[in-house]
Amino acid sequence: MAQLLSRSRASMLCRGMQSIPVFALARPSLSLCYQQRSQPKRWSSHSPLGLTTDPPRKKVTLGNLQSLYKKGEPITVMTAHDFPSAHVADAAGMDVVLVGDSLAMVALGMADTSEVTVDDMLLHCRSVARATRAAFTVGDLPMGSYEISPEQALETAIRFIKHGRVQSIKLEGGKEMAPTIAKITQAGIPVLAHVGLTPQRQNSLGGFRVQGKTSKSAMRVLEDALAVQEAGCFGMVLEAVPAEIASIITQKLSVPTIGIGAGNGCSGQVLVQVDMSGYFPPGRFIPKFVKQYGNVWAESLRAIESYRDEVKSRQYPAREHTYPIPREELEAFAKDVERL
Ligand SMILES: Nc1nc(=O)c2c([nH]1)NC[C@@H]1CN(c3ccc(C(=O)N[C@@H](CCC(=O)O)C(=O)O)cc3)CN21
Ligand SMILES: CC(C)C(=O)C(=O)O
Ligand SMILES: [Mg+2]
Repeated sequence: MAQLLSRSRASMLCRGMQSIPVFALARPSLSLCYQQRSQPKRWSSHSPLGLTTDPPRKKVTLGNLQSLYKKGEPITVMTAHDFPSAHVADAAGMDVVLVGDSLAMVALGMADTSEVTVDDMLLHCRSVARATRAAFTVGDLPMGSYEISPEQALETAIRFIKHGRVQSIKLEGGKEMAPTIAKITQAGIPVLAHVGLTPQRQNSLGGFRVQGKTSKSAMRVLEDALAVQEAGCFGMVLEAVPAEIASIITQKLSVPTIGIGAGNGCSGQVLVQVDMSGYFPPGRFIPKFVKQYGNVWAESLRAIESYRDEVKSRQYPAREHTYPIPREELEAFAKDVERL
């Protein structure tokens, strides 16, 4: 990887950065992006943050996800709520990027997910869609936008496709949502179902509670899973159920289960990006199922503190961060100022 990076950097210099194979790198790093900041022509015009335009990467399709499932290869899913978080998830090779309504809590600071609106979701979906070159995109229908009738749900789903620019939608619920899932899939919109712990129903579940902890409750989750499969969903999130139950349910199905807090026997996994990357202050509660793979908060804190210190001590901006003016122009200007 290091070798690949340095070879690529060398070729960047040789060719005056005309055709940098950014996405030829397994994991193009952010630092690489920042190094190219002085070459604005490298980036497509539609984004100030710089989404590279070449070489094009193949978009993941439903068919690709199905063949991963058939091969028994785990499907990787990551949430994203804006352009940079989608960009990095896509660059890291996620199969699916989900614009989860968890963004209510992690990006908008709401106490739970019930407050977020369709319009809020659509703004975030569009920003994610712009950055997601390869991963298959899913938009999470927020509470209140699909429960009233299959017609209401289809209308909302169409808005997600048309205005959110995502490729599919997700909605929470089991048996009772089967007619709704059928209605949406029949309109040509792929549906990812979501059973087990359904956070939008936390008030009737008594909070964010593990589901399927008794034989009776586990049977309800299985029945929900079979019903949403029958209704035509292309897969389902299986949230917060005991690992053994999730394994058995997965084996009973012919569509993939995407587990979160459901153990290693699922067909894929999903985590909330800010949780797994550690982009939250120390001491914040995280669910038991989260593995923290990074410490983005600490890195961001360190960077901002360094900036603060360097501004206060006038170390920043240094010479290299300023624009030059020809000496004679400067002298002429100084004279003009004196005359003033
Ligand atoms: N940042 C974030 N990460 C998530 O995974 C997430 C959200 N937000 N918001 C929407 C839902 C809510 N989620 C949650 C939140 C809390 C627990 C939780 O407290 N679980 C307890 C188990 C309680 C029990 O034993 O029943 C735990 O200890 O992990 C679980 C899922 C998952 N989703
Ligand atoms: C955690 C995933 C499955 C989700 O629904 C969300 O992020 O909203
Ligand atoms: Mg959600």
